[in-house]
Amino acid sequence: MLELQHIHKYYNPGTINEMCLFEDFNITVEDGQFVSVVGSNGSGKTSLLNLICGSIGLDSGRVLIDGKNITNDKEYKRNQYIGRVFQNPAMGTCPNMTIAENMSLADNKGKFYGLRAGKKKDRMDYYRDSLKKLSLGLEDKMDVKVGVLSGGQRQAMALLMSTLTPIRFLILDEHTAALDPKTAELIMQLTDKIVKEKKLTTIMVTHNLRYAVDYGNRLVMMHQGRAVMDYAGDEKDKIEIDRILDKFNEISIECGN
Ligand SMILES: Nc1ncnc2c1ncn2[C@@H]1O[C@H](COP(=O)(O)OP(=O)(O)OP(=O)(O)O)[C@@H](O)[C@H]1O
Repeated sequence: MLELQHIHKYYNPGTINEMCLFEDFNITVEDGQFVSVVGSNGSGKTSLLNLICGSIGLDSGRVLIDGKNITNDKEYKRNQYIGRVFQNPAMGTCPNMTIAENMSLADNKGKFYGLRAGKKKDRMDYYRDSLKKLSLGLEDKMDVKVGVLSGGQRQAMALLMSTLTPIRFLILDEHTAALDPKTAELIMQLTDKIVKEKKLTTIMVTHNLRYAVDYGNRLVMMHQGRAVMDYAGDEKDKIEIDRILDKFNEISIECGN
């Protein structure tokens, strides 16, 4: 279980640009939940993910996992059990390295790195099998540099790489936003498959309201650092996209969008 308790987060404190984003923000994410987070621009969605991953600090409050306080744990330490996929496919993969080398890099996350060859022969079959599950033919391109792959292929790899080691939490930061609609759908289906197979607790920020409705078992709408809508389980299943759209229009008007 992941808990954010009484979070206060200021940007540029003590300056003319001081801005309080979160003021006593609380959220609890149960094991196995797939939370879709939508919301207006600047509502704090990415900041929320950054706080969970330890990419930014907080001013007060606590981040807990299974009751253990991880507030002061550094990002690299949290990366042991958190995988993250970004909007830009280039963020999750290394373009000048081959597919096999990228997989090896992901496989060695958190382990000691020496100057020996990056690829482990005994893991190659495992990488090939894992890539095969993407159904993109990447298993036959193990020696191809990742930089020549399409955005969708790279994002599929980023997804696979972020979940290669036994993580518990998957953080998706608008991970389909840079893709064409067909490829985005494919990546969403892959995401759903991986999340279910590996039983990952998932938090997905998306601007696509349909994905937020179709995928996951909880929907949170953010506005000005607050959750203004939060439906889980059966309640979420019953929700209609028109109701979300109405609420979304309401908060967008408030923001002047
Ligand atoms: N490093 C930073 N320094 C100063 N202000 C920041 C920083 N990061 C975010 N902000 C501000 O905090 C607010 C929330 O930003 P955040 O990126 O979390 O929102 P978001 O909901 O992800 O927005 P979007 O949908 O546009 O990506 C915005 O007003 C933004 O300008």
